[in-house]
Amino acid sequence: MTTAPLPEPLVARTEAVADPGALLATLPEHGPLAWVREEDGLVGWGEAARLVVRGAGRFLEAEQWWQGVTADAVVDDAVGLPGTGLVAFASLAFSDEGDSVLVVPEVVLGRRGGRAWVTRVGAPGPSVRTPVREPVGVRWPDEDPLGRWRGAVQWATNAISRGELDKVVLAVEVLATAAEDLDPRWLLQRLAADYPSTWTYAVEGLVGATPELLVRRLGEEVESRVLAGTARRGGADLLRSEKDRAEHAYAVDSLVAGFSAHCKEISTSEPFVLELPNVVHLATDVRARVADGASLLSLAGALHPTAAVGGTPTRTALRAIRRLEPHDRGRYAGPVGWVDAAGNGELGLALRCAQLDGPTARLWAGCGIVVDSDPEAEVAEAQAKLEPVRRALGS
Ligand SMILES: C=C(O[C@@H]1C=C(C(=O)O)C=C[C@H]1O)C(=O)O
Repeated sequence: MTTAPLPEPLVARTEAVADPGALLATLPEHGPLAWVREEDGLVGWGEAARLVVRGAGRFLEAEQWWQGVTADAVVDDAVGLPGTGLVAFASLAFSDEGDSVLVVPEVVLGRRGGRAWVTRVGAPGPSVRTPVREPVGVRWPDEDPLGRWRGAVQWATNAISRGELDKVVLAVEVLATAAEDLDPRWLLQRLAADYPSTWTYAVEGLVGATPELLVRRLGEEVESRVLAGTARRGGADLLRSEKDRAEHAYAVDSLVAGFSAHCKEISTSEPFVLELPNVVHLATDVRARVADGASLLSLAGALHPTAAVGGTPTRTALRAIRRLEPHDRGRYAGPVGWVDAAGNGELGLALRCAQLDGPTARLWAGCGIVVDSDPEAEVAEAQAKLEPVRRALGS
């Protein structure tokens, strides 16, 4: 575990502000932090504290670190809403191998239901706003990475036919390289404009727009939006597709099982169709009440990885992913979002994203493979899921 030194307790002050306009437009180029949907949400910059952690205990260590930071902090919160006072942006690794990160920004700007606020930690200096830069000279791989991935899908359907597992979500990685460093704000603003119903996020260079909410906790109330089962268009067909209904049910079951350890009054909606500009998904909204005081990070630790991004049974699916995907996923398909001192917050699944590093962008798309999956159809689905970031990068 690595942490920036915390020689003294953090001192945070939240005050109400006039409507700041578009939150994403306030961000600096370097180290932007964001969780925004339809103008509401949080953005942040600067760094008052950070945690980097890896391994199977990452959720617990993140929770313990955050409890320590917030218990020691001196907070003057004149607004008192979820997301005011001390806040950390979080992005957790998909697997035990990748780095997970929590960042406490120096400045957080937030808006919820018509009220806006700013939180400052310490005495942050002014930060410079340079114009947002468009990507230049983005090059894509000559060899299509989806060709090789098609073989992995076939291998998975064979293993499922042999009864080794029920479902596995396989992801393909695509590396793009630009002629200059990429500006994360360009991607954020394009994604928010093109996919307004998603949560647009940025934490430590991982930038995306996800339609899937792993868990939101506001007081005792928890909510989740599970997605699994995808088509290019034609929501009615999706609702009638036995293959997609089965694929979806694995994901809902795994989420409900995770909630059961900490929650009561768990209720699930009927599956419905969520329409996005690039794809339609089968979706189920799940609501529950926390029964044991579990915080957002503890709930996420109990839920992750659901069968929307892992598979069923979980361990067998994770083994298949390790074997069939050439690289670790990093923070792709892990929980991403924000948490406050009361353990409230929102964590989505980091999908439809790219990990930016100077001039390079690593993109991913994953598809749930079940017994009757057709590799050609899965390749088309992966292409559709890559489209938001590809387009934002000018492809
Ligand atoms: C894994 C991804 O998406 C997930 C997989 C889905 C599916 O297989 O139908 C649908 C939504 C997400 O839960 C991704 O976008 O990379």
